[in-house]
Amino acid sequence: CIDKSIYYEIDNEIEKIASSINAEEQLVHFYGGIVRLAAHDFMDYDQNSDTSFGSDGCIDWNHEVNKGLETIWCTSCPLTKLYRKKYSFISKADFWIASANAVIRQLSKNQSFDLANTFLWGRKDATTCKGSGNRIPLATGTCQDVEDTMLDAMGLEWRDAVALLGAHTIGKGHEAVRSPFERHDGYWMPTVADSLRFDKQYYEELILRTWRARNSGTDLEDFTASTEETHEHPQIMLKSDVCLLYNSDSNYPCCSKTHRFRNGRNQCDVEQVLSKKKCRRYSNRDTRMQAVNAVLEYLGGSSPNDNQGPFYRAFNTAWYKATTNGHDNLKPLRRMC
Ligand code: HEM
Repeated sequence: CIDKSIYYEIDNEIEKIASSINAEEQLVHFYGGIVRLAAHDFMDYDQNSDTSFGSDGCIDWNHEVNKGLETIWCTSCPLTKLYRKKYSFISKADFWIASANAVIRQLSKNQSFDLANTFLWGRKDATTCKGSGNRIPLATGTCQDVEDTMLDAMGLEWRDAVALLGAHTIGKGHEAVRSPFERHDGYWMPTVADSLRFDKQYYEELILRTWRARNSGTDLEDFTASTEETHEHPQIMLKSDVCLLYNSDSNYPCCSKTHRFRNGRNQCDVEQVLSKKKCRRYSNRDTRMQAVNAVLEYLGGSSPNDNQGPFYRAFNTAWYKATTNGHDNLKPLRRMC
């Protein structure tokens, strides 16, 4: 049984661990990694398969899509230790979602975005989930992969997919260190502080910056922007982020805004000349205009504004669908267990 006091106690414990982390980059990864862990648990749901998976505390740890999560959930990881010490009476699946909810609340505007009202518990953990990693889009995935996973398999709408990917407003990608898999180095946000705020900035970055293809032709294809701000890492968007606004799958490598200059040089022409390859727009008849319209909606009005409402409401709906997929008989938080 999970009641409100247990739910908020978990929130409190996560805050305590976070406050013991001094290095900002590590804090970004601690917070971001928890949300990514819960997401990778639910992104393997396939409504069209006999083995449907979904949030079940099971992740394919050897699959490259999950690389990095072993530093969030491991024998010596603070989150795992917390679970083993105090919360192993609930399922890992429930615990990962409650922990992700805690992160989202703590990093939200005025710490006010509370997902407790839509939190349900009672998921059972699976001991194996063979093949689950193959259901999650790769780091170089396209909009077709987002569509296959989030719309066709998970049964979500484009507006849900766009809301969920807005979680890239926190956290970062990591360079490969002693890993057999190459990784995408960089932050989605221009500053480390921005990467510790769960807000609609992801959509603002998507629309305002000049995104140019990077690493094209390699296993690390993505986009980057020239950002003159604080962190030492590049600012990034994945192909599956940029394609929510531009039809970038259709003419990758491309650049989102081809008439912008910095220090006399076209911002598209840094690693390769892309100033003549503008990323295409979707036609009005394209179903992916639903994604574009969602991006515009979550901006919350004309810029600049601090209206987080449209994003938070859409995220709440999408998160609820994603975390409950494949389950019936889940229960809301009790007042007292
Ligand atoms: C098309 C689907 C997705 C793709 C291709 C994708 C890809 C990635 C990649 C490559 C990273 C960097 C990992 C690393 O190097 O450590 C990452 C990080 C992250 N992802 Fe996603 N992701 C997807 C969906 C989601 C969803 C649905 C959520 C949550 C709702 C999410 C939340 C995060 C967070 C918070 C991080 C930062 C992790 C950290 O700081 O360690 N992602 N994602």
